Amino acid sequence: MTETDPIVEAIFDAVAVTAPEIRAALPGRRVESGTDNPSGESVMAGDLYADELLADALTAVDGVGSFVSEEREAAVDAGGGVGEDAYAVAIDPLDGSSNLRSNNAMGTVVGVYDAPLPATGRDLVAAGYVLYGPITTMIVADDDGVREEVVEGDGDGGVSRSVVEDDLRLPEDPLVYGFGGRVPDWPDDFTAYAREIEDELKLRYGGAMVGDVNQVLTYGGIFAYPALVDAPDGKLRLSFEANPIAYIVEKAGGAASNGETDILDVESEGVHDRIPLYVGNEALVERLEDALANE
Ligand SMILES: O=P(O)(O)OC[C@H]1O[C@](O)(COP(=O)(O)O)[C@@H](O)[C@@H]1O
Ligand SMILES: [Mg+2]
Ligand SMILES: [Mg+2]
Repeated sequence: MTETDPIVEAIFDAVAVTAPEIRAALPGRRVESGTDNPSGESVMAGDLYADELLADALTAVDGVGSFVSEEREAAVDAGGGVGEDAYAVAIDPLDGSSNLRSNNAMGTVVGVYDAPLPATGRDLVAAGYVLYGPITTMIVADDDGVREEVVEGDGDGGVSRSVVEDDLRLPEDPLVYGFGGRVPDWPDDFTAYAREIEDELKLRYGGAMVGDVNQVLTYGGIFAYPALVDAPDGKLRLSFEANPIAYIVEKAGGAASNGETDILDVESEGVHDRIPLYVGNEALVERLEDALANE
């Protein structure tokens, strides 16, 4: 499929329209909702609000057959036909929502799959994310490449979208890195790699994958949420986080790995599966794979 795929365009239209609404709703939703999600994590009121808004907007799109969310145990049937004439949309409604309390960046991650979930990243036909930073931007990746838009509400329920970069590529000379998890919980081989990278690049870690990956897309470098000693699958979810981010970064000329293999090739057993994610400039990801293989 290409960027002219009308279903993909309609999906990102719907995501763009929800973005100012989600942003406007956040000030009153910086508290815990009192529920846990299928990954066993505490859900913020903002997570639930974004999930509901996106579910309504996306299940209304013709050609979306299924809506799957980090916040929901099961897929929402939106008319079926996934893999025939409809897509499955997988959403992380608010990525980095623990940043709500501290008022730091967060976003919405979108994966458009041509197969019912669980699927592999090879079934993605497009992916993107909204980043709620000082301004709201949306990254959209498909077969044609990666673009960045600025999204602004028009005050009337609509949005204006301006493409600010129509062929986003990872800079060749990397500048930044961001690695998640507590350092004492890192395996020794990853720690040794991190010690090398610390000498070469500047630390940029904000605790929201979309914000930290956007640093890498903008300045070049590497983001990781690694395997941890007591959590060999790391923290991030394959369907909602790792696959869409891997797709975007690879379309921008970078690489994405689970430490051994391309993320997009990893078979998923359940939609809420976790996976270690290492993503950024190809040479840095290859070095990481070598470092992990040497232990
Ligand atoms: O707080 P930690 O352990 O550094 O984890 C940060 C990671 O967790 C996440 O917040 C998980 O995403 P959710 O907020 O969607 O659960 C990532 O965005 C981020 O990379
Ligand atoms: Mg997330
Ligand atoms: Mg989330």
